[in-house]
Amino acid sequence: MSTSCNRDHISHREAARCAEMAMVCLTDFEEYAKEHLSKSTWDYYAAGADECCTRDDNLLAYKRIRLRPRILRDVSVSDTRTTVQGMEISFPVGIAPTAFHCMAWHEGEMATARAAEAVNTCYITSTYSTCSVEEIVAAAPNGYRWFQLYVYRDRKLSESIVHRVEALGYKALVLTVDVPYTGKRRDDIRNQFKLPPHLKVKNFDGLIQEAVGPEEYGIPANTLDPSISWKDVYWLQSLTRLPVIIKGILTKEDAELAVEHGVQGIIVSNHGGRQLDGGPATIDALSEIVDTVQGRIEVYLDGGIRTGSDVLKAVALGAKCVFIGRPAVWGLAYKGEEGVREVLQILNDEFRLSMALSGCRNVAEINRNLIQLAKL
Ligand SMILES: Cc1cc2nc3c(=O)[nH]c(=O)nc-3n(C[C@H](O)[C@H](O)[C@H](O)COP(=O)(O)O)c2cc1C
Ligand SMILES: CCCCCCC(=O)C(=O)O
Repeated sequence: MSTSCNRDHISHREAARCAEMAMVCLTDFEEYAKEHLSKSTWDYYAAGADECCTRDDNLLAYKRIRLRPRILRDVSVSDTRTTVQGMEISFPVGIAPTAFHCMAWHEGEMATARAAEAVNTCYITSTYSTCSVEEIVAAAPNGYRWFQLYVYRDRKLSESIVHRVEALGYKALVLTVDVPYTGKRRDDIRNQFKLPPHLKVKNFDGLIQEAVGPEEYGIPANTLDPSISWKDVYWLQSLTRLPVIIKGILTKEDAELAVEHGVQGIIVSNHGGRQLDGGPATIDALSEIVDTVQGRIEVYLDGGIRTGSDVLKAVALGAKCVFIGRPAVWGLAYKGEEGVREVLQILNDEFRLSMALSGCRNVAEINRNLIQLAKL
């Protein structure tokens, strides 16, 4: 039996077992991925920073929130559709940018993009994808996509990728602002985690000099620019007509600055708890940001979404849409495109059911009244 994720090496018996397994909830995919990926790959995807308090709290915080369901509202017909940046998607869940999908499935980000296209939702491609943006667009030509940007010290590289994705039809740029340096992920250090040598950060293949100096994760270290600041939001806006969305905001002060800098959206995110340990769970940070923004731009959230009722709670607290990171990777590890589709389908089914059980027929009916205020 294969212990790696590469389906080219999977045995017939294992393939049959895989086909028989009924996946019921997202943690079933997590268990499958943990069992089948190599230890260092699993550890990389699962990692949180330091003691993983923030990573774990992202999930636990949902369990502390209670709903106030309404009854007798004729929920015989329900509609989960919503819009993000003016584009309709099938339900308020998209795929967050995560790096290195080819470690989980040989077709990597191409499979992820096809799944998002099939389900009609938004897929945010990572700067660190292991398929190029050209390959991703060719694989899922009708998909709705945003591109996540890490700013390189070599600004020409960042400029060129911005122009490439704009020409390819990406619809927004997501500027990640919480990685001036990589968080301390203990297992990655213990495992000396490296991107396997047959894989590349494909968007920059041949453009970044092969590492002659220090490496991080098997790619040249110190390529990202830790000096980025608010003025770089203007720099980015000057390069593109695309909407700019900032990913990694956790406070009302920074939310206000984001609005003042003319961005079109905020993703409340702590990078899945992989950067600063000790920061808040994203669902706990959401309300102060929504209250500050007052509808001037869209507010999204990622981190710890594992069930349809998590989605319902986040939307009730003001998120226009949420994004899943690790669960999409588990789906990939399970069955590539089909696995990611199943993950999204299960979340959609659970969300629809939670909506109905709390008396909501459509997304517009979900609001803060659904949330029980914490007892003092
Ligand atoms: C394995 C992994 C790789 C990630 N890579 C990126 C990345 O390349 N760019 C980025 O902005 N965020 C990245 N993130 C953070 C995710 O976009 C997202 O914030 C986080 O995964 C959400 O939490 P969840 O995994 O609990 O859903 C990564 C997260 C994980 C788990
Ligand atoms: C050398 C920096 C690698 C960062 C890889 C992608 C990422 O954001 C992550 O959380 O992992």
